[in-house]
Amino acid sequence: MYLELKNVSKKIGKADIIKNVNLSMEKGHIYGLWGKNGCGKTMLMRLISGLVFLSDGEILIGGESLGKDISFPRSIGALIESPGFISGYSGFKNLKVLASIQNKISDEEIDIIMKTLGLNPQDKKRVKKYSLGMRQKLGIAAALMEQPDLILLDEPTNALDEHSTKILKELLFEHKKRGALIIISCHIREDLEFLSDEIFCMQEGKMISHYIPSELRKEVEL
Ligand SMILES: Nc1ncnc2c1ncn2[C@@H]1O[C@H](COP(=O)(O)OP(=O)(O)OP(=O)(O)O)[C@@H](O)[C@H]1O
Repeated sequence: MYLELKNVSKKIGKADIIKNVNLSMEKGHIYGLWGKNGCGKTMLMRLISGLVFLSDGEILIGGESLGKDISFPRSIGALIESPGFISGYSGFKNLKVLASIQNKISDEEIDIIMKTLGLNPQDKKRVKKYSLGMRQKLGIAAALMEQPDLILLDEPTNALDEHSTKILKELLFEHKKRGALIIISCHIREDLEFLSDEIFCMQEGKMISHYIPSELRKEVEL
């Protein structure tokens, strides 16, 4: 298994935000996180991304312990809550700044992901003037553009129109096919079930159940 969570807990002050979560996830799969507002989906993604420290337990990524062997996952793309961009730069320039950190991808590759998501790389409009949907698309582009092994997307469709949601679904299937491990949360159950190989259900910081949507579909058909 590429990603393993062992008895993971997160406390903030006296509040138990994540309670003893155990998970195993492998590459080439899409996993859905499901649960009510405030159940801990975002916090779980922040813990996996290395942005927040665990209070207890262990997260293993490719056999390496987060916070011990590595500070951050070695190959990750994440859209968690609202993405931080340089508001005075264009969308393309923002992605170029991010890409320059690892220097792995070309301008052409940035162009392609922007165009795929319906953004114009030549558009000089500053990000501060972007609509919510445009900003979300740029956040998705930033998360996917370097073809990371681990992709975390927290409600990536909440500002997208129907057509853009369809494009994102196609993109995610492509990334799954090349072997990425994708974790996604979404409040539209139909979309989450369409995308996910397995869905994990959370309640009040606990992982309460998991199921395989395709098996559910088979049951309905029988
Ligand atoms: N920095 C913080 N300090 C204290 N409590 C926090 C902090 N961040 C999150 N929480 C609490 O942790 C719980 C889980 O929050 P989280 O954002 O992970 O929920 P969620 O499942 O992503 O919800 P939503 O569906 O609304 O996005 C909530 O009760 C929230 O108030």
